[in-house]
This record gives sequence, structure tokens and C-alpha cells, in this order.
Amino acid sequence: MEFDVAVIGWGKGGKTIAGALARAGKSVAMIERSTDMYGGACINVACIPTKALIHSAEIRPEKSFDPDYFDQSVERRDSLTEAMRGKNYSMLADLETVTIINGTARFTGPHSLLVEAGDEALEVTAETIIIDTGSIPRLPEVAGAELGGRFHTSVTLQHAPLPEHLIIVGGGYIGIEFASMFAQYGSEVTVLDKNPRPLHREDWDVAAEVFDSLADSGVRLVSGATVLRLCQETDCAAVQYLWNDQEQTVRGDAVLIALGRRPNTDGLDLAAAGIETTETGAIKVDERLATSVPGVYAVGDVNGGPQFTYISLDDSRIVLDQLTGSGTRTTADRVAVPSTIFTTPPFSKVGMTVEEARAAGHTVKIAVKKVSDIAAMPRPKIVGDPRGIIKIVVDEATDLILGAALVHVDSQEVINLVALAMRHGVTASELRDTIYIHPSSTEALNEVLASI
Ligand SMILES: Cc1cc2nc3c(=O)[nH]c(=O)nc-3n(C[C@H](O)[C@H](O)[C@H](O)COP(=O)(O)OP(=O)(O)OC[C@H]3O[C@@H](n4cnc5c(N)ncnc54)[C@H](O)[C@@H]3O)c2cc1C
Ligand SMILES: NC(=O)c1ccc[n+]([C@@H]2O[C@H](COP(=O)([O-])OP(=O)(O)OC[C@H]3O[C@@H](n4cnc5c(N)ncnc54)[C@H](O)[C@@H]3O)[C@@H](O)[C@H]2O)c1
Repeated sequence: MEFDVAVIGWGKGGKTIAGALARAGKSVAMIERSTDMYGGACINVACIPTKALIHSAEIRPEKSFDPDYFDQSVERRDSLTEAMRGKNYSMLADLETVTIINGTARFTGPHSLLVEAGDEALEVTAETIIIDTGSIPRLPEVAGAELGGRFHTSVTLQHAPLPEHLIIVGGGYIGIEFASMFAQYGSEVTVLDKNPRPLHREDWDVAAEVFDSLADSGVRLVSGATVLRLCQETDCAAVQYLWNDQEQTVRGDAVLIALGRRPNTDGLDLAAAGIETTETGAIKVDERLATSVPGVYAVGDVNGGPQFTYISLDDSRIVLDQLTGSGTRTTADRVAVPSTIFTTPPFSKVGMTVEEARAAGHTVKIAVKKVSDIAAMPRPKIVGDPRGIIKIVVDEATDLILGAALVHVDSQEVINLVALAMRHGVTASELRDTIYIHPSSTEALNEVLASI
């Protein structure tokens, strides 16, 4: 079958491009290998289901081990993701110019694909091809590191029974979020990370606030742990690791492997199209997300950029700008991209830490306050969680904001405002003197920025 555009993978960037081009009258093939993944990872297995589970954990006053409550939360999560999957399906299926093809695609030439589903195969050709096949978990290169049974990825763990003791290997985004969440469902949680401390790139006072909130929930963080081997025993799983030159073993009901995710190019046969990859296995793209083959673009996790849904979405803007706009958007014009780790309370950041700002040659002013010491920020007290810290790094010479780290209730909202200020050259003084809603978390900026 011949199309104007073929999109491989229903991720955020791919589906946005598919919808926009189809509405512009192009014939579009959306190729997705799993009917459970209409809408992509974010709504089905990643951002949305995890945040739904986190929310249910947070609103529960009792933090004791309660598998029934967990099961109810899973049901609530599933009804939410099912509804979103249906909506995502309709958003493309209802467009006359879109053909949805269920199957796994691989390249047979620069502009031709073979889509296979069981015994069936379909040839697809298109002038424009968008690759949006996401990422897959990295496994440790140690004995016994095979998934299945008690060893989980973030996806399978969400569908397993609530573990009494969860061991998490890796203290990054997924490791920390799952630790915070499962501890609030009453699981005993141990996190093993190889770095001297998790969040090692963050300023110590900021990281300490996150560690304190994890410790409040009973999470045990083991830093500087080198995992040696994993094994499944009859009634438990065991992780052996080296810590302070001594071999240690921790046993639990389930192990979550959260060591990062690699671009998913498996089985795409990129070589058949002449599409180049980088040393880290990502599809090689330029600043306009064009691959080494004209007319073929890669968006989302598979191109090796930051692994966030909103980056995949921004990738779609860049590609659409090539195909239907002025062609001026590039990845280089991204400024102040924020991120949030959804602990309780959430940790959000944008721009540079103090150390990074100094290393970049800035003389900095630091506005920093613990949330409990901020008089004009009643919102965390209203919702019953006055933990955290607000830290804003300001360039002394220009009064521009270089970075911010926010650990507090609603920080995933407030960080967007700080990022917008950074993008548009709003000074720290202007942000300090702005009128904010009361009571809100944003109004803390009045007081915190007045401290410098
Ligand atoms: C547990 C977890 C929580 C996360 N939480 C957040 C969060 O809160 N906020 C955030 O911004 N990001 C979060 N992320 C990251 C975010 O989910 C990803 O960055 C984002 O989903 C990547 O989207 P994508 O466009 O690359 O493609 P994906 O959404 O990964 O979609 C790829 C699609 O391609 C399909 N596919 C793969 N190969 C083929 C093939 N050969 N043929 C056909 N189809 C194929 C797959 O089935 C899949 O549907 C989280 C990730 C995880 C794992
Ligand atoms: N809220 C969000 O936006 C959100 C949530 C979840 C995931 N994500 C995205 O998904 C990506 C993948 O998440 P992730 O947590 O798997 O990766 P990550 O890169 O965030 O963290 C991996 C962690 O594993 C540790 N590690 C690596 N090798 C190790 C080893 N051998 N032994 C012990 N520790 C080791 C690293 O030090 C790091 O702390 C994230 O980078 C993020 O972009 C985003």
C-alpha cells in the first residue's frame, strides 16, 4: 500500500504528526504493533498510569500494607488508561485520511516497510516516514539479569501483586518515583544505586529534601552499590551487591530494574534503509530531526534526546515545521526545559544548579528557603504537606534566572512559570514583584526571591 506518510509507533510525537498531516489532506498510515498501546507508552504504561497510582497512594491517610487498596487503585488506573486509549484511537481512526495498521514494521528500503502481524505481512511505501518507536529498559550486565518471575520493568511491576518488600535497582526517575509510591502503599522499599548518592547532579540541600521525604515513607536508599548478581529463590528474589568493598545481599518479593532506557530500534532493520545510528544506539538525527535518509525523521525517545513525553511532542513541532511550516524550528532553540520527579512532594527543576552555574562562569545570587519557613506560602500547609525547599539561582550581573529547584506540593506547576520566565528573559526582580493568586504555591516566589 502506498501512502504520503507512514508513522511507525503511536508515541506522542508520531500521533501528533499523523493527526496534523491527515487533517491537511495527506494519506497517513499509523503502524502500531500492539492494540494495547494505541496512544503510546505515556498514556498506557508510563506517565499517566504511574501518576494515577501515585495520586491514589498520596490521598490514602493510612500508609500500612494494604493489597486491597492497591488493587482498587489499579482498577481506577486501568479505567482511566482504557478511556484515554479509546480517545486516542478515535482521534486518528475518525480521520478519513488515516489508515491504522496493526503490526510490527521493519524497513526493506529507504521508503518501504514490511509490516508483520502473525502470519500476515503488508508492504507499505511512503515518501515521508516518521519513526517513533520509543525506548526499552536497560538490563544490568550481571549474572541472573533476566526479566520475568520476580524481576520486573516499570511496566510489569504495575501489573504484579503489591510486594511486601520491593527492591529497586537504580535510583533515577523511575526508581525514585516507584520507591516513593510503593512505600506509600505500605511496601518496604530498598533502592540500590551505583552513584555516591542518587540525584548526584543536584545541589546537596535540594537532594536532601527529597531523601528526607523518602525516608519519611520508610524508603531505604543504598548509594554506592555495585550490583553483582541477581537470583530468584523459591520464595523470594535476591540481589547481591558490593558496598564499601563488602558483599551484601538483600532479599525481597519483587525486584524493579530501573537503570535507564535505551532507544528502541530492535527489529527495525535500519540498515536496509541506510538509516544511521549513534554510538549509543539511537537513530542519528540532525537538529531538525532528519535521519541520514531524506524524508525519514525520528521523534521521541528513539532519537536519543531527553526521554519525556513533552520532548516527543516538541519533536513533532520541529518535524511539522519542516513539512508544513517555515522550517526554522530546531532542537537548538529549546531553552529551559523543566522536569519533575513525582515524589511526594514532587521535585521539579529547570536550568542550572549552583555548581553548574559557577562552573559556567556565572557569579550567582542564591534565593533559598525551606518551605516550612516561607510565611507567605500557606498552600502546602492547607493540603497538609509543608515539606520541601525552594532554591533559585540568579545571575548577579543580569538578574536573570539561571536555574531553579523546587521540592514542594504543586512544584510540577510552578516550575513551568519559572521556565517561561527564563525563556523570555523575565528577571528575578520582576518575578519577585509579580501579583500571584493567594493562596497558591506560586506566591512563594514573592518571598523567596525577596531574600536576595
Ligand atoms: C514508568 C515511566 C514513567 C514515565 N513518566 C513520565 C512522566 O511523568 N512525564 C514524562 O514526560 N515522561 C515520562 N516518562 C517518559 C515517557 O513515557 C517517554 O519519554 C515517552 O512516552 C516517549 O514517547 P515516544 O514518542 O518516544 O514513543 P512511545 O510512547 O514510547 O511509543 C512508541 C510506540 O511504538 C510502538 N512500536 C515500537 N516498535 C514498533 C515497530 N517496529 N512497529 C510498530 N510499532 C512499534 C510501541 O508499541 C509504542 O506504542 C515515563 C516513562 C516511564 C517508563
Ligand atoms: N516524571 C518523569 O518525567 C519521568 C518518570 C519516569 C521516567 N522518566 C524518563 O524515563 C527515563 C528512564 O528512567 P530510569 O529511571 O530508568 O533511568 P534514569 O537514567 O533516570 O536512572 C537510572 C539510574 O540507574 C542508576 N544506575 C545505572 N546503572 C546502574 C547499576 N549497574 N547499578 C545501580 N544503579 C545503576 C543510575 O545511577 C541512575 O540513577 C528517565 O531518564 C526519564 O527521562 C521520566
